[in-house]
Formats: sequence, C-alpha cells, structure tokens
Amino acid sequence: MEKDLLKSEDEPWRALEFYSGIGGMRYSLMKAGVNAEVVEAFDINDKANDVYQHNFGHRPYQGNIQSLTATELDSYKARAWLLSPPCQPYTRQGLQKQSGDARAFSFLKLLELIPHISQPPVLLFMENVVGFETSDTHTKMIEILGNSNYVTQEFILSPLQFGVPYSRPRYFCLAKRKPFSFRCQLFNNQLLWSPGPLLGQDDITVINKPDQSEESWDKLLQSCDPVERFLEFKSPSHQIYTETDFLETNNVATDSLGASEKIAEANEYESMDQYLVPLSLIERWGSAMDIVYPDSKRCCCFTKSYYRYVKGTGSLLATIQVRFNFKHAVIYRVVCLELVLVTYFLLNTAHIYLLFDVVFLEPKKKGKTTSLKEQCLRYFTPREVANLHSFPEDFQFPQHISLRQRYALLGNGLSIAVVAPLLQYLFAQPS
Ligand SMILES: C[S@@+](CC[C@H](N)C(=O)[O-])C[C@H]1O[C@@H](n2cnc3c(N)ncnc32)[C@H](O)[C@@H]1O
Repeated sequence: MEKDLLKSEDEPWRALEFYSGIGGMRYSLMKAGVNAEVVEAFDINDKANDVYQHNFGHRPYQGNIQSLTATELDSYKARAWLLSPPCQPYTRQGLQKQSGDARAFSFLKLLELIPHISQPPVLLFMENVVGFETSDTHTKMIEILGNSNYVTQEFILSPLQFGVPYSRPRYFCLAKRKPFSFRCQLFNNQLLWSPGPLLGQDDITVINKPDQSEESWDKLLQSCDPVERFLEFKSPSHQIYTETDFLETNNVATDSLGASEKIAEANEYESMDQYLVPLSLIERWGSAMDIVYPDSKRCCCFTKSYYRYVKGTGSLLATIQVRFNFKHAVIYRVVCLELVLVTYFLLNTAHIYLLFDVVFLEPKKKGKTTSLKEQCLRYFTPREVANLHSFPEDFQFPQHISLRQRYALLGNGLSIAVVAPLLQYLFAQPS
C-alpha cells in the first residue's frame, strides 16, 4: 500500500466537511460511530456557521470554497472529504443549468484540484438531489475520480427505507482511492436504489430500480414509524406560556429584571399560534397542500422555502382528524334519510324540503377547503423537521436565528438516518 495512504489503526481519519451548513454531515459521522474527526468545516453562510458553532463549539472556515488552493487543502492532511454542495443547479424545479450554474463552480473547482493535491483524499462522500446523476457535473465527477484512481459506488436512498416516515430521496456518491476497496466490490461503478449493501445483503438484484408497485410501496410505508413519534406538540391545543408558568419553570424571582423579555422569547418558539396555517392560505392553496395526520406513515420533503410558501415546500399537519371517507359518507346518508322519513310521517310539512337539502346537499357543499379548515392545520415546527431529519435531541438553534432562517437551514440539510449507515459502509475496511 502507498506510504501516504497508511495510518495506524487507532489514529482517527482526518476529515474535511465542505458545505457544512448546520452540521448534518458531522452528526452523521458521529452517529456512524467511525473513528474520524472533522479537522475543518467550510461554509459561506454566517447564519449556518452560527448554528454550527453553537452545537460543535467550532466556527467553520467562512469563505468561498471556490477560492481554496491545492496547497491549502494539502495543509489539512485530511484523508476523507465529505461534501454536500448546492443542489439548485440540478433540481427539477430549477433552470437545470448544471455545470453552467455559478453555484456548481466551487464543487467543480474542488474536483479539478484533486489531481494537483500531493495527498488526495482516500475516501470521498458526496450528497445531492436526485437529478444530479444525469447531469454533466456528474459525468465530470466520475471522469476525474476514475482518472485519479478512485472506485465509486452510488446510491439513491430515502429516509422511508430506514423506518422514518419522510420522503426525501437523495443521490450519494461514495468513492475510495485504490488500493482501498469497498466491502462488496460487486457494486463498483453501479447506481443502487436499495440500502441492501449497507445491511450486508450483497445480492445483485439491489442494482435494479426499485419495485414501484402499490404493494411494495405499502410494505415500505408500513415498516415506518408514525409521524406522531416525531412531533414535539402532540395535542392540537395551543401552548402559550403564562408569566407564572415561565417564572415557575425557570425558577426566576418574580421581581427579576428582564423576565418579561424572556417570556416573550419563550413564547416566540414555544407557542403554537405561529405554526397555525392561516385560513386565507387554506382558502387559496388548500387543494395543493400535502396534508398528513399523526398516524400517517409518510410526509413530504421540507424545502428551504417551507413556512414562506405552502405549495410544494413540505407537508402540513392536521391536528384534528376529520377524515370524511366513503364509509362515513354512506353511514351519514343512511342516518339522515331515516331522520327525513321519520320527520315526514310525524310532521308532514313543507320543512321536509329543507331537511332534504341538508341531507343530500350538505356533504357535496363540504368541499376539501371546508374540511381542511376544521382540521386545524399547522406547520411542522423546526424541532419536528429536525426530528424527521434524525438530528440528535441536543441539537439546538441559537436564539437569534429567526423562525424562517431555521426552516431555510433545515431545508438545506440532510437525513442522518440515511447518511450515517452510508458513512459506516464507506469507512469500513474489507477484512
Ligand atoms: C446543500 S447545503 C448543505 C447543508 C449541510 N449538509 C447541512 O447539514 O446543513 C449547501 C451549503 O453550502 C454552502 N455553500 C454554497 N456555496 C458555497 C461556496 N461556494 N462556498 C462555501 N459554502 C457554500 C451554503 O451556504 C449551504 O450551507
């Protein structure tokens, strides 16, 4: 084995975390339990860096990754690179300018530096949106990695495949520099849609695209926990701190200065009011909303525009379950019809026509919007989105990060439930 690839067994892998955001990759590395340390993280966004610093006690290098040089990268002596570059150049909703999009330049620059680094990384892990795998950036990445002696295995996986009721399929590229190799080499240079290899299933059938039949979809969803397990507020009632509650729970002397500011602060994030979906939005966008219930086994991907827009940015939670299904509709009409007939025989008056209207027209008038209004729709809270991204309980936002910023940072993030086993698989050495 080349001298520069060697490291003693108990020496941790030195890793660089590019596009570190709020630290999803670092949490995944911790969760994976591999012997690795992040020696530097890089992000241009100061708010993301505030959150990172708050949780890890280290402020990432704040600057444009595009301006890093081969000499600077060499100086970290890092053997593993973890990257989650911007997704916008490849998203279906975007312009799909791919390598022509300025937001792709820094990643392309890093790739181009690899052949010029005296000790290029031994392990490389990259995350992006589905769509990246057909882009010209992907072609370029595979070409550079191939020419630089790497072997790759690629995956498209979603938290749903790991028991989390959250649909967020993402593309992942795992690369190892030869003579390092993957535990199962059958999957070299393949795109896999199954977590099978991560679970030790080395069956060649995992290479096939997933079975999209309703039956296999149902089976997958049934293996997920209900959404309820990820909620911080389980009851529909609003939870607003009173001054006494706050003072009691925080052991604050009643005469202490600044208590009311603290209450206001607590209210800002503890109150449910701010999470309720306004009726005007329900009236306008109700039919386009993705509504889930506490017992649902799936919710939609939260994007960085969640809470700013309701359409296509993530699911909303119905806190009061009023599901008017076919069975209920039949029972409703039978009961009402009996009522009409009884009334007719008892009263035999013109009011009967009015009752007929109620029985037969009311359910039709009850459009989706009406029933949505009754369901007390609310946004998932940032903590709940973090839970669905499998962030640890001790992850926190510093107080000065606004609600919108919290959603935006989380929307850029990744699923630890998916990334941790992938990292475990990448860092494992075949015996
Ligand atoms: C898809 S997000 C990655 C989020 C991260 N994995 C997490 O867990 O939060 C991309 C991140 O890259 C940062 N970024 C984008 N372009 C950059 C550049 N040229 N230099 C440094 N950081 C950049 C953004 O600020 C953003 O935080």
